[in-house]
Amino acid sequence: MAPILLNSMGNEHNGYIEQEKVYVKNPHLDSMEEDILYHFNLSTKTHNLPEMFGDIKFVCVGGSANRMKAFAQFIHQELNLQGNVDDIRDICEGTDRYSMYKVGPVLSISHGMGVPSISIMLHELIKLLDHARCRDVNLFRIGTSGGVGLAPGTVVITDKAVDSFFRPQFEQVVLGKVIVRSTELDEELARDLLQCSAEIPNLPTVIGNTMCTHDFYEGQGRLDGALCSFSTEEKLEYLRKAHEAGVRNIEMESTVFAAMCRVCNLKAAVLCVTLLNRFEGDQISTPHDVLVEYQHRPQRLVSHFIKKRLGYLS
Ligand SMILES: O=P(O)(O)O[C@@H]1C[C@H](O)[C@@H](CO)O1
Ligand SMILES: O=c1cc[nH]c(=O)[nH]1
Repeated sequence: MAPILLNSMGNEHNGYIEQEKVYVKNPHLDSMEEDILYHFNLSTKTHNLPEMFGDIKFVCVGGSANRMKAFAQFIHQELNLQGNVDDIRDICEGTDRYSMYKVGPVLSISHGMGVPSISIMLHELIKLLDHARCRDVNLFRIGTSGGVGLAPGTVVITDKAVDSFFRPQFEQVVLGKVIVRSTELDEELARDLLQCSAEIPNLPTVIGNTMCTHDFYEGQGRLDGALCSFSTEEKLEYLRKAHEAGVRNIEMESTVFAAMCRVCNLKAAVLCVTLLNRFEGDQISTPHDVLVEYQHRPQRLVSHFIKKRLGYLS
């Protein structure tokens, strides 16, 4: 098999991958007798991972454990699977770090808030997919975000995940050096999702850049945190610059999600609904039932995509 050039910024151990060797990029793993996925409470010795997870084709991740349980129950109904939705159990119940639910070929996992939390989850998820010998898996982050110039309730499918300087890259400090990885996502997947959104009534959706920050308050230019070091005008100027750079929403995980999936050759997409328009305020004051409906929108979109891929819809 001819090697292909790795689609990222060249920080991998040799810069090349074998096309069929998915997904992990770590030569040290080959010599380990057992791999303990500590935060999932799973291990290659105590669990038959190929039997448990070998048929997975779609992985959906999001911050909240309750949301990802609700998504698992929703997809169970959407795919008309046998059994009672109330019997879907948390595979990671031996740990309270993450929650994981398997529904047919769909895995639903919570990742907590922020880059470090999702990054740990992704390391273990990507190893899990590899140990289980999964192939052709699509990954989706279905989350919430602050909109930049969009009506609340709009779903943003991420074109490029950008950092707080609007750069399409993710920086990770490794052994005291900064490693920079590209955060470009799969264009075809984003286009397919946009097409799906057009087939669903009342699902306003756009493709745009998503800014990933390391904080919800000052880091996202909010004036309502415990600390604030800037004026209202400075905040609005920053949001205007973000909008000019193509940013349509702000959240806290997309850059590392995009970077890790890209290095590991996993097709991935980020779909986050906007809870508010940040040009109009900082506080999330929308009624609870409206927020719940908003959070369901990326789930409806991914469910439609999955059903189409599985041949449930023409
Ligand atoms: O997946 P969720 O909705 O948790 O993602 C966003 C980004 C942060 O994790 C969190 C902040 O409220 O929401
Ligand atoms: O404004 C928002 C809303 C949800 N999540 C974020 O990270 N920011």
